[in-house]
Amino acid sequence: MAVGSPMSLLVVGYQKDMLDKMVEWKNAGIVSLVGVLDSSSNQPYQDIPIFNSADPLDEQEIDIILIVGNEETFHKEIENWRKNNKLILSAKTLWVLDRVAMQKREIQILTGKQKFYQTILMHSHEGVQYVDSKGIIRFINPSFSRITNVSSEERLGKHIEDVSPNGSLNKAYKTRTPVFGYKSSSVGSNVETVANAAPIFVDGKFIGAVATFQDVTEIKYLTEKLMEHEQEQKVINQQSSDGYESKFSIDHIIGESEEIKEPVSLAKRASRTRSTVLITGESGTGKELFAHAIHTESKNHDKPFVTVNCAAIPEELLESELFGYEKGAFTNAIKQKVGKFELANGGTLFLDEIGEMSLALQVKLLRVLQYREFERVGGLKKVHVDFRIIAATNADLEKLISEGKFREDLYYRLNVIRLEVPPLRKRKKDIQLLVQDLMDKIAERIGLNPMQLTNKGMSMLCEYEWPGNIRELENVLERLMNESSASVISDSLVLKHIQSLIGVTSSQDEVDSITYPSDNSLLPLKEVEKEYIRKTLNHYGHSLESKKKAAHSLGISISTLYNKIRDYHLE
Ligand SMILES: Nc1ncnc2c1ncn2[C@@H]1O[C@H](COP(=O)(O)OP(=O)(O)OP(=O)(O)O)[C@@H](O)[C@H]1O
Repeated sequence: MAVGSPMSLLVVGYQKDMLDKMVEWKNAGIVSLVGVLDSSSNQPYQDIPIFNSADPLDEQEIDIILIVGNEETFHKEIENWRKNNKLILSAKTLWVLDRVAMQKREIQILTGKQKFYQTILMHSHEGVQYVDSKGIIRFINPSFSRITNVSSEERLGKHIEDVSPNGSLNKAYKTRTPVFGYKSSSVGSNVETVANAAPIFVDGKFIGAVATFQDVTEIKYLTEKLMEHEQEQKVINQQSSDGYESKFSIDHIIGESEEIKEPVSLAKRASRTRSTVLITGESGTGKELFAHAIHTESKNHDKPFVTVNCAAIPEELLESELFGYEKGAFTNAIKQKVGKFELANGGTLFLDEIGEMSLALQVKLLRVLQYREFERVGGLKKVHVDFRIIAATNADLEKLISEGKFREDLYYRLNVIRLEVPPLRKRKKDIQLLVQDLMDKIAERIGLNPMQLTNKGMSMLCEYEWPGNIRELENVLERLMNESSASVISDSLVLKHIQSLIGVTSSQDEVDSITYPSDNSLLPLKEVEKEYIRKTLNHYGHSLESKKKAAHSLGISISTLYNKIRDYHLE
């Protein structure tokens, strides 16, 4: 009898109910029926052959003889079969066969289930690997080979310790505890996988361990792409919502003197390229105006123009302001912040007061300028950027280098196109044009009718040296326009303001609505300045907005005010 094939059965005697049962077993694959041996019957039962004598039967082909009829008729044959150790059953001992049939049925059911589950495992998209209680690999599915590039021949029969000592399966096998979300990369195929593994116990007995895993390379790639897109979108949203755009063009730069024509034509040439520009010049001469104009004239004018005032932002915040930070980078980083470098991508980054940047940050800036990439604070991923740098300073960078306060290598990186904005005293010729232009703008801004100066008033303004340059001129004009009751500003009012600027204070000076110390004339100039700034700050307040107003009122830039606050320890 071949293993797994049904036992062949010969029925001795014709008994219909018994034959019904045999047919049932036959159909269930439990027995195969050789036939019925019965001398009196020759009626075939369904398709079962009927034999009247045992002559045509081959004994070798019979496993079991079931006697349900008269034993005497075939006495001789039965004796012979008994001698040859054939299994002879009667109706009374048929339960043996019944039991066999039952077990066979159970085996069939289990085999069916096994096939069912095996088919699922074979078709699973996840890789599956199983080791027995001795750690020998007994099963891998096709997905395992697909993902890892390791064939079943290479794996089956090997000990897990020998082929994958650090994998999740060996961990679960050795520790007899489950392993979840175990990340690794397959050596054979270079793919990233995430696995879960578990020991298997049956009735409390350890019988092996199984691991299932997925190829997450694509998921990882798609997740990264998605995050990149989200980040880009975030940057775009911020760029457009925060109004990072240049506000002035070359036409806003007033002046016809040779001294101003030269930087203007250099600015026009610079706007045709993406080269770095270093703008130098005294405070209030128009460096920021030039930076805006260069961007506006460039072909990237519709891209962001992002200003960073290196003096106005506290040192400890400047890094995160420039580089941005990842969520959780430090205690207050409750969400990710996009830095100015990223915001300026594609456009211009204007670094005002670059001379105020700390040496530590200069090193980092230099690296960004060299490699055009950086990492956010608390982040590992490289962010690529492409922007043009325009830097401005009223400090003497060469002097700062000699004092060890500014890096020479950064200086050479920035000093590609050098644009020097001349102070007002070197282009007095432009003052008249500027005064007219500024008065028109101020009138519009503060809601007054256009105003004028007399020739004498104008020449008084032209003669003054304007240490605070155009911003100072602008502030004085605004005060004059506010104080004048006529549309033509009186010469005496102009004189009074000029006198107050050069220190010959008249008793009714408008700015002195803030009281000086009674003996201010005896104080050194710096002390007076410190006291004056302190009172102005007290008057306006200490918020950023208040400081802007205070700087405006003092006729200095916000960064100069910050410098003075720091130098005089006013905060
Ligand atoms: N040539 C010019 N024509 C018209 N307005 C000008 C000109 N130059 C400067 N201004 C005006 O003067 C004021 C100061 O200019 P700006 O802020 O650009 O100077 P700055 O050199 O950057 O100053 P700081 O060094 O203090 O930052 C601004 O209101 C600006 O519009």
